[in-house]
Amino acid sequence: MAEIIRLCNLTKYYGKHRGIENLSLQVQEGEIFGFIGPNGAGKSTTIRSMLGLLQPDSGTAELFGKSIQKEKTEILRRVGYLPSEPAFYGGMRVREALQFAASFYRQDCRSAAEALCGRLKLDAEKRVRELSLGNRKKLSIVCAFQHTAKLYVLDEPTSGLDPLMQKEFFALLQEKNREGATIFLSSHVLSEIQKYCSRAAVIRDGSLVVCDDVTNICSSAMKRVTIHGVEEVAGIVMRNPQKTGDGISFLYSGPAQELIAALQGLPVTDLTITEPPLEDVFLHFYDAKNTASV
Ligand SMILES: Nc1ncnc2c1ncn2[C@@H]1O[C@H](COP(=O)(O)OP(=O)(O)OP(=O)(O)O)[C@@H](O)[C@H]1O
Repeated sequence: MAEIIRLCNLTKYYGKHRGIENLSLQVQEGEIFGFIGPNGAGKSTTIRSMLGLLQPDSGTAELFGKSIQKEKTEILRRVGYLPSEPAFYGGMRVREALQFAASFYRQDCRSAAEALCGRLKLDAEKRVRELSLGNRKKLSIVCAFQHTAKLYVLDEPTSGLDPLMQKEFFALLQEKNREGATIFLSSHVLSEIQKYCSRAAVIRDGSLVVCDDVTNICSSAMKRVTIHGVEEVAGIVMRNPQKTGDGISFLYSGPAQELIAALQGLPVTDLTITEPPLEDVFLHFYDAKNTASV
């Protein structure tokens, strides 16, 4: 299978501020690859460096086996890109903004754009400046998906979309993937990476923490468990336990069966298991990294 993305030791500083450091990863043809990290981790910096929209201080980025530094225009014609902060001319109508974006790809995208606007319920006659945040996001999605690309690079595509539109977006993404496109999907929501990606990389403080199959990454991901009615649970490993009014809340990454067994016979009145903030989900990876670098 062909390698679609190869990043080697990419490093980018903004003056003295760290963007990313020595970031390396590869993505194979046909993958839906997740790129996950908390705010400020370096996802957008990685993506912009990878697409040649930022000049890295060192390291290399290759797409389709070609150097982005040397063959940017040709490479970008084969990429659908959804930036985290898209900019449009406010005075244009949606239809005009889409045609303007499509002109770069030298493809007639009008019927695809119309179909996508229909699916996402985006009014093509509205002026861009009149669009709500969510509708602006839909415009970015149509911009990225309206032409036939080999690779779609999507930087936090679902932020600002309501759940119904998120569902429609992922249906589109899977269709593109089934047609043979490779997808690079950045997010700070673990559950969407878990549901749609085969492999993923976790980034934090500008460095890669782990890159592996999503099942491996998620099997050890922390969950926040909150139990009411008991203040202690014996026989399980708890991280950051905190007493609540009538119970206890803690981070847990062990097998569900062990937790269920430990709760047997206890006077539990309520139980919730939720996805904690990303910083907590991958706590064990960060700890391992810090320990290794000491
Ligand atoms: N133009 C800039 N000037 C200075 N620092 C910057 C600039 N752009 C990004 N940074 C810094 O680089 C780091 C990585 O930012 P980046 O936007 O790549 O992160 P991110 O993971 O995409 O975050 P988010 O999820 O919040 O969009 C952050 O510390 C950020 O403050």
